[in-house]
Amino acid sequence: MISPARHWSSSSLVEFSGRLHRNCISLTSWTRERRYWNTRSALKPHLSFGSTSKTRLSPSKSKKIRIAAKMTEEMPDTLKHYKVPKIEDMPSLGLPIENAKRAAAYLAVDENLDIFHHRIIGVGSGSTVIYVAERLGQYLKDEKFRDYVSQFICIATGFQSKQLIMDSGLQYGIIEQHPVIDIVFDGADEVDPNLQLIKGGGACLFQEKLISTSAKTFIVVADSSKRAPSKLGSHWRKGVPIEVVPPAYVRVRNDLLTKVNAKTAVLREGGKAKAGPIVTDNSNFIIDADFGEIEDPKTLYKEIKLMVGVVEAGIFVDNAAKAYFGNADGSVEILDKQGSAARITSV
Ligand SMILES: O=C(CO)[C@H](O)[C@H](O)COP(=O)(O)O
Repeated sequence: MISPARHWSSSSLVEFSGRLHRNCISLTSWTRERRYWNTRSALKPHLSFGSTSKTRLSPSKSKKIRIAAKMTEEMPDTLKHYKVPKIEDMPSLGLPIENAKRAAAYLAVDENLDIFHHRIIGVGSGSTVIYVAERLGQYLKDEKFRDYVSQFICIATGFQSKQLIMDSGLQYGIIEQHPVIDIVFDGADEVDPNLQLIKGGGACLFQEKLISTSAKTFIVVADSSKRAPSKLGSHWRKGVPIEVVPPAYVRVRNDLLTKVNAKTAVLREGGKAKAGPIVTDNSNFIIDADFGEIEDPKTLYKEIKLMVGVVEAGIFVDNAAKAYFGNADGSVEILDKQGSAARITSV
């Protein structure tokens, strides 16, 4: 983080600008871009880019002009004329499912992110959210939005989304410092017509719940296979993910089978990737409990939550505002609390 205005002397600004210049030369163009706009936005309160009007500091006017000119010169070529690409102009990704995920994610960001007013953004986990981070990264590179997007603080739902945030050049922050989030974008394993969700296929459900319920608006992005025609549990057959404290897993598994009639309750194993159970970002285990079609998600959720050893259950009730479902042909269907409406975009 750059120090606030009063801590910057004119000489440190010049020195910092020089350091930026030296660093930029030795970096790859991608990193150079990221470093460039991060620094530029940090310096913005102190300098006026492209003009020499008001600054908060008092170096001599000619020095201000030199610094501003130097910063402008240093903008990497790849950034100078960059514009956020239109969804319909994007080349196909080759795989229909990826086109579907990208179409949903891009449209969800374009329609719901208020670039000029949102500041704290939640980025969820999974393969669809990759395109959310990609889209945010595109806004960041566009001169028209850069100064706003570079001020976003992005909150992650786990290790993967933290990497996505950083790889897209966005600022990473923690929920402890930003307990109220303006908007969250996250995937889902299943979405019913009432916008109730099953989540946690990627084992990130505790932080996903924490972040989505801390958001003023929670937007789901998914491919259309995630849409349940009626009840939760009809499409997603792997069961409801439940995060448990490790020593309690046998007790919780038994309780799921005997108290809430789970058909199966299986400790999630790492398979070839890890001998033994998967360990979550919070050092817990996951039990996948199959209930078949779930009649009353709210009641089931409450019952599971009351079990000793349960940290969180992957049933998300009355939390999402809208869900964007991408289709392989690039069309996107939007489900909101008023019902669903189809929108057509071509990819
Ligand atoms: O809940 C999740 C991770 O815990 C994911 O959001 C969910 O599994 C959807 O992932 P994908 O976008 O890959 O289908």
